[in-house]
This record gives sequence, C-alpha cells and structure tokens, in this order.
Amino acid sequence: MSIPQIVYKGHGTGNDFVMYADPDGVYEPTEDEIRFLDDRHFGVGGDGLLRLTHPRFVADLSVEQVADLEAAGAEWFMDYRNADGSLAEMCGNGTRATALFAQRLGYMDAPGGEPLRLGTRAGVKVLTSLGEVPGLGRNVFRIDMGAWKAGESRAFTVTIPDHDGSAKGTFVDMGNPHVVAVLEDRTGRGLADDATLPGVDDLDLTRKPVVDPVLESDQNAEFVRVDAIDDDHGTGRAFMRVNERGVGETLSCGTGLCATAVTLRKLTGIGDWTITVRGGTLRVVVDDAHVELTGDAAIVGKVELL
Ligand SMILES: N[C@@H](CCC[C@H](N)C(=O)O)C(=O)O
Repeated sequence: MSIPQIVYKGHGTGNDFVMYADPDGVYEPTEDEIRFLDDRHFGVGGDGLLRLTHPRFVADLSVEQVADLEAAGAEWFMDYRNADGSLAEMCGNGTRATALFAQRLGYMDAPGGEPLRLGTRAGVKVLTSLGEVPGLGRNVFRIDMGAWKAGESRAFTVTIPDHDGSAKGTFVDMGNPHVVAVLEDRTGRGLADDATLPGVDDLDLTRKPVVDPVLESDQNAEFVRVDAIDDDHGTGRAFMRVNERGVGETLSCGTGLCATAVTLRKLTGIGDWTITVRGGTLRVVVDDAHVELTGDAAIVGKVELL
C-alpha cells in the first residue's frame, strides 16, 4: 500500500475528495489506489484525490518546477488526481478543501491570518481564509487563480451523445483545459442564439460531451445559463453544469466556474459573476490579468481503511 490507513473526506461546494496529508512524502498513490479510494461503491468515494505534501515529494515535478514553487513561497503542494487516476494540472475547489485541511492540521493560519501560498501543477495559488461569508458558506476561501488564457469566442462546436442540437463553445485555459458553451440567456442579449441543445437543466451529463475540433488534452465542458446582468453595478448571475475530464458530471468545478466567468466577460464585458452550480453558489471576479474565485469548503469525516 502506498496510501495511509487514515484518510479524510471533504468537498468544495459538493465537488468531493478523498484527502490525506503526507508531510514526509511517503504516500505517492498509484492509479489503482486512486480509483479504489474514489470508487463510490467499493471505496470511500470522491471526484478526486487530494494529497497535501511538499513540492519536493511530488514525483512528476522536475527539479526546476520544485525550485520555482519553493522560490515563490509554496511550502505546501496540492497533489490532485481525478477519480479515474489521471493527473490534472489544477483543481479550484480542491485548493479550498486543501486549505481548510491545512488549517485544521495547523499548517495554515485561521481567518484574518496570513494567506496560504499553495503549490499546484499550474503554479502557486494564494488562498485567503475568510471564515463565514453570508450567501457563500462557513469556511470560505478566496483564491487568486492567477492568469487566464482564452481562445476565440465560440470557436468550438459542442454536442452531447443522444441529445439533439449543438452549441458553440469557447476554449479557456485555467491551467487545465475547458470549453464553455452558453445554452440559455434570460437577459435578452442573444448570448445563446447559436445554441440548439436542450436547456442546462435538461442535459444528461453522464454522457461525455464531444467538442469539435478535438482537443488533444481532452477537456472539461461547461454548460451555462445566464440569469441576470446588472449593468449599473457591473455584476451578473448565471447557472452552470459541468462534465469533468477524468471524472464525469460533478456538482461543482472551481476552474470551470472561472472559465465560465472568463467566457461571459468576453461576451458581455461584465467581470463580476455570482454563479450557482448544483453544489452551491460561488463568486468569480475576472479582470484582464487574473481571476479570483471565492467559495466554501468542508471536511466531513475521517475514515480508517481496513
Ligand atoms: N474539479 C476541479 C477540476 C479537476 C480537474 C479536472 N477534472 C481536469 O482534469 O482538468 C475544479 O474544481 O477545478
């Protein structure tokens, strides 16, 4: 076994993870172990695995990457794996769950203290602990997600097996790859005029969406309904569902929420979005240089593996 006997279960707005701390770098999991831990019937169950360790103990990082992370002040690293055992560069909800876990273990300050500089495969993410925030939750963290990159708006055609219609998708790189399709627009701005897929609530996202042209990296695919825009305050509200690479449908995806806000900003000019997913509500603020994601996290249990 290369996993510890005690693991924890946590989530970020319903995007759930099996988690463990590995401060001595002795528990690098195998793909089979990840699939077992995340199996909802035969294991503990989760969308992914989070190992909290130090950058120098992550086998796939180069010496240069470890040096860069340490030079940028990242003592701790979020080693994230999808439920199918694959590596992913980044997990937005995972950073919040990891920060709460670090706080409970005494590796991060309580709300009001120093932010955590958390290493990830997509660079250092800075997490600020806010405590309780009305409308968002009891253990809320704000993450500076860093720079975003987006492709040309609506350059991809998105379909879903056994669904009529299609939609146009926009590629967004949040460290990991996303294609975002706006399917419904309740603001009357015609943001979804090119979409003929069913409404966001009516999709079967157990079916993996297909994007054309095909992306070699594979992708996470987000489907969005724009609910309201307040031009006077520069804010908007939307609803989103997601099918994640290496997982399937999840109740929330932090990087997907950021990719959604980046896409909506490109389409509307509005950069401050409150987005509801099946697992909760989060706030995403985008400017030219970076994205900030604010949302809740929870640790719900401790499991002894037998
Ligand atoms: N749930 C995550 C994203 C996890 C990685 C993703 N499935 C991928 O393969 O890129 C999030 O909250 O961002």
